[in-house]
Amino acid sequence: MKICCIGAGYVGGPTMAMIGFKCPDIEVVVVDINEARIAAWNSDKLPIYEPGLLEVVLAARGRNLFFSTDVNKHVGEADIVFVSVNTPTKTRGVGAGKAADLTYWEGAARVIASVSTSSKIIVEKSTVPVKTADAIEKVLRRNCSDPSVQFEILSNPEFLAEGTAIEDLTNPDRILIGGKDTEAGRAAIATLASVYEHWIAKDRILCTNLWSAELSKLTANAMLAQRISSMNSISALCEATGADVQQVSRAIGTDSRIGPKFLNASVGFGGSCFQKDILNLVYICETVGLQSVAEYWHQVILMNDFQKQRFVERVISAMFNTISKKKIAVFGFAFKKDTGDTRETPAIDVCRGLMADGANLCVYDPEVEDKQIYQDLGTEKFEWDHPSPRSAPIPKTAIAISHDAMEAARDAHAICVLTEWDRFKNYDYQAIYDNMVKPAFIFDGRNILDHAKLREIGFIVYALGKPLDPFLQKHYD
Ligand SMILES: NC(=O)c1ccc[n+]([C@@H]2O[C@H](COP(=O)([O-])OP(=O)(O)OC[C@H]3O[C@@H](n4cnc5c(N)ncnc54)[C@H](O)[C@@H]3O)[C@@H](O)[C@H]2O)c1
Ligand SMILES: O=c1ccn([C@@H]2O[C@H](COP(=O)(O)OP(=O)(O)O[C@H]3O[C@H](CO)[C@@H](O)[C@H](O)[C@H]3O)[C@@H](O)[C@H]2O)c(=O)[nH]1
Repeated sequence: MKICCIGAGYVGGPTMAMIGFKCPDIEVVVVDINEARIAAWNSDKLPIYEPGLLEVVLAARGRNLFFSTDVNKHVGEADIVFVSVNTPTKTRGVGAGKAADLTYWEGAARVIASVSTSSKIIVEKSTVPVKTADAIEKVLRRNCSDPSVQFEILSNPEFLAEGTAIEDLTNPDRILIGGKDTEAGRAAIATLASVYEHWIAKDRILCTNLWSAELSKLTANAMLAQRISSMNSISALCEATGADVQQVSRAIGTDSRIGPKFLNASVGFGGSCFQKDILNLVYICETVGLQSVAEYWHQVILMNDFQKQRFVERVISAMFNTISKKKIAVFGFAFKKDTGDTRETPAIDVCRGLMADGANLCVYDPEVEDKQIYQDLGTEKFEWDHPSPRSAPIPKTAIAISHDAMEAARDAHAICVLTEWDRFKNYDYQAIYDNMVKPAFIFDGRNILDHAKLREIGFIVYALGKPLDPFLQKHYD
């Protein structure tokens, strides 16, 4: 059997590496139009930072796992074609700011149709709107010149999270496969299931119809993000009342009906998926006339925006309502720990918010490349429904980046912790404090630091969703 995956990104790369690793009897080729990306997959410096990924790639690469830019050849030869291309939010035209942009998906489908001389199973790995399989089937059928070639489309959404991709792929909660309830559909589902059965128990492989599988992916992300927005909304209430959001999370998370995961209040959720997929869901609801349902899910995003803005306002008001020309060290720029990915990271909005008020930022992140930070802050941000000063590009000369946390904090008035990197917990905060301007502030947007110890050292500490320091209360109440 030969598998080809179109798209060597955060999903296509690790997912196919795992299939190649676990299924030595299957040839797996990951193709991409991005030559630099493919070259990196063929080197020892992979294009994405993901714990454990290099080991898996090295075990299978050159054996039965290959990375190539020869899209036509490998798609043409494959029995199963996974499509794992990007499906970002549309930035113009009908549905701009909400609908999924399926340009790359349709492009991939046209390539598949044009090079196929044998029947294939086409697997939707990308996250797509419900009913995409229908549209893709039409594109495939109308563009393939050989009428004997059959395409069976399956939906097989991916649930891995960045930073834990290898763990998630090795031991997933479930594999979801949606297909048609026809003889050919059932046979295609069985073929794809047989790939996963190389390492995953049969009872973890769920089979549904196509539309349930497509919708389950959007729903899962909406539910996960909704839990975070719910806790973030409660974090604001905690600060107003003296409750502690971590105590509340623990108290409610021990209820087995709620469960403990995804209840960490934060400066806001980020990542390439949550916002995009909820907007996609909102758009689908609107197009089928379910305005109330659309508004319900839209609120999850509005609450996330509120949380980022609330954090910026806390920093400004705590620092005597002016951060103009004050140096602020930003610890962490990635959207979560253990990844170098910055897509939709809350750090972008927080940094832009602080810079709009005149702060001099010095950003430190252990994995994010400098050019990525310049790009994220230096290009106009597409604000889908709330144009603000935050969307204006920031010149490169106004952005300082350090590769050393101690240096980033030297002579700073404040530190903002925006990513929960483990290493931030172990710094010598006494030494950091000694080099800062006083009063020295720490705004912990992830609640990872030892706040009592920091207060002992002399820091003014803002911990998200926790009782406010008396020093801070003076300035807020
Ligand atoms: N990032 C995640 O953690 C995650 C998890 C689950 C699902 N998803 C979904 O998976 C999909 C891919 O996400 P990603 O993060 O891997 O995206 P990505 O941008 O990292 O990778 C997509 C790749 O597809 C390539 N591509 C686009 N069109 C192509 C074409 N016609 N031929 C060949 N290559 C082409 C691009 O060059 C790019 O390298 C999205 O729909 C996303 O919503 C992402
Ligand atoms: O309690 C929590 C948990 C997460 N986050 C934040 O939420 C964002 C997303 O985190 P996470 O879900 O762990 O990472 P992603 O890689 O975005 O993974 C999500 O999005 C993927 C793409 O669709 C899905 O496959 C995964 O199942 C889904 O968890 C990050 O900014 C986290 O810091 C919180 O603020 N509080």
